[in-house]
Amino acid sequence: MTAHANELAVHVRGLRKRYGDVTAVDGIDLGIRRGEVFGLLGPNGAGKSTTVEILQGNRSRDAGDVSVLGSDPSTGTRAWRSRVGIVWQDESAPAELTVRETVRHFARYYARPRDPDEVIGLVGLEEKAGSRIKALSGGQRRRLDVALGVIGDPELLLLDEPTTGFDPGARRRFWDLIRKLSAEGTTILLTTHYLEEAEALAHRLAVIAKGQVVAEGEPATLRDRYGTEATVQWTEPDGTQGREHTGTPTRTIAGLMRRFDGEIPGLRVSRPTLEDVYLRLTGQEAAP
Ligand SMILES: Nc1ncnc2c1ncn2[C@@H]1O[C@H](COP(=O)(O)OP(=O)(O)OP(=O)(O)O)[C@@H](O)[C@H]1O
Repeated sequence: MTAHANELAVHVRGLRKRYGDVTAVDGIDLGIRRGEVFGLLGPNGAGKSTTVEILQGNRSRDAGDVSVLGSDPSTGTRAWRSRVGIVWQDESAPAELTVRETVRHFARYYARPRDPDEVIGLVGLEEKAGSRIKALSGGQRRRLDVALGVIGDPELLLLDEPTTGFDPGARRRFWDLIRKLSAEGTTILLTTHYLEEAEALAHRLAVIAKGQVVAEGEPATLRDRYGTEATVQWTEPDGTQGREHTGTPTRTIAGLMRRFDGEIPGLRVSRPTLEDVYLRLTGQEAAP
């Protein structure tokens, strides 16, 4: 690793991980800048969780260089761990404790924790502060998990599919939380299946498929770079649908105007959305 690597909150080069015959991560490079929200976007089984677990120091790797806040996670010290906020997906908190008791309990693990009641408010669980964990809904449970991830006031927050199981309102509130934490200077890596979530939150994102990064950049740049082709559609005189994917739609339309001698029936010109680009990049392209 070069000195430059330490300027990045996360720096990954050539990361590989196999589980028996399955190659989960197949040579991933990532650079996450301090202070940014970085989205790792990909379909089921793309290798997102494996990557995040390696960054957390919870999974070994087969090859590659990994630096998280300047340390190799596989040899991360307790002091390093306290700077990295991890949101666990398992049900590790004791079910009989209340939300407030749990957050206070986890705060004791850190030298300089955030105020537990402030964190409960931050994740929107004020009304449930006195409720036992076993009485929480799935979405409320996930918000508690996020509270436990941020109670230590981490420099870097690693979130693996944080909003899975949230209703739309809870998802919006969670987005506000991420923006708030980001505005306070926390670097955030989040994995998601939801393109709209990555687009709404991430300053930059990497799309991964089959263990490889297939695109990386700002959401708008990705759309422009990979979504240059337009689709021109029209109705033929016999009523059938004409369609052409083209990088030069104006020329296509000019040709149609000549053919129809004026007005083109049923003319539609559409540019790919970021979703179209994402589906194409991850090999899940919808049928036209
Ligand atoms: N502990 C494990 N043992 C064996 N294979 C595993 C294990 N964990 C993951 N895999 C396999 O590795 C590949 C990548 O899985 P991973 O969980 O990292 O993907 P993901 O992008 O997080 O998927 P999802 O969105 O479904 O959570 C998959 O093919 C998965 O079946």
